[in-house]
Amino acid sequence: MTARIGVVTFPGTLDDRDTQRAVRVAGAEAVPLWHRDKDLKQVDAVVLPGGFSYGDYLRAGAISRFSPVMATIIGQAKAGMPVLGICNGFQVLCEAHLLPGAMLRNTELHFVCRDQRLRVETAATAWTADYAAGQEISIPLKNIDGRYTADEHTLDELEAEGRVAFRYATAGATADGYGNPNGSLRDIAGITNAAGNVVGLMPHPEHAVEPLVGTGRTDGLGFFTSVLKKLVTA
Ligand SMILES: NC(=O)CC[C@H](N)C(=O)O
Repeated sequence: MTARIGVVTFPGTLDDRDTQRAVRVAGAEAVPLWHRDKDLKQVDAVVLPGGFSYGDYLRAGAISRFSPVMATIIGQAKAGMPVLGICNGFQVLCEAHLLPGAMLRNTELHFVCRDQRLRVETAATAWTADYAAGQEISIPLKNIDGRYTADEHTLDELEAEGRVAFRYATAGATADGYGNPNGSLRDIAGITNAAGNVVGLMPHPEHAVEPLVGTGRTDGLGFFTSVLKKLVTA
């Protein structure tokens, strides 16, 4: 049976169409979910896409976190359903306390839009199983509130438990796409919860899944194929 992956649209979401497309390219059915839906339409996993949900008023993700759809998603995520938050979706996951930490304004105080190199630090999540730990990928990044922050204790815990899922690749910092684009602590680009089913990151895998689009790289497709394998073997 084809896996059903829910893609949430809040007022102000931008990347729901591209996310639905990425889900289909990977071979699953994309199920649109509206922010007012309490019922998740029997999806097997959920993606919270990027954008400016509810206009990013108060703080990015702060209002969306209280939407009817999130009440159900929070419960399901705690029960083990795979959930991926991309950019604004990552901000929502932090606001919802499904992931620790918070996003501050970028250190340069402006919107950054570029192809970004990052390292996949762990393959032990529902969304990264098709990558190798240490693998470097390049996918688009576009945000203004992307500076990942948490207290030292939380950061140490994330590191010790192998829950830093992605780090900005800084090794070739003079070359295009390398370097920490927003001042995130410890170069963190994304993290996972302890169970590995909830993952959030600032860069956008859904914009890099087809060779004919953008830079022609398909480095983001692995997120969507990873979760399908997980669902089939679950
Ligand atoms: N691309 C996005 O999802 C942007 C996220 C958020 N609104 C920011 O600018 O930080």
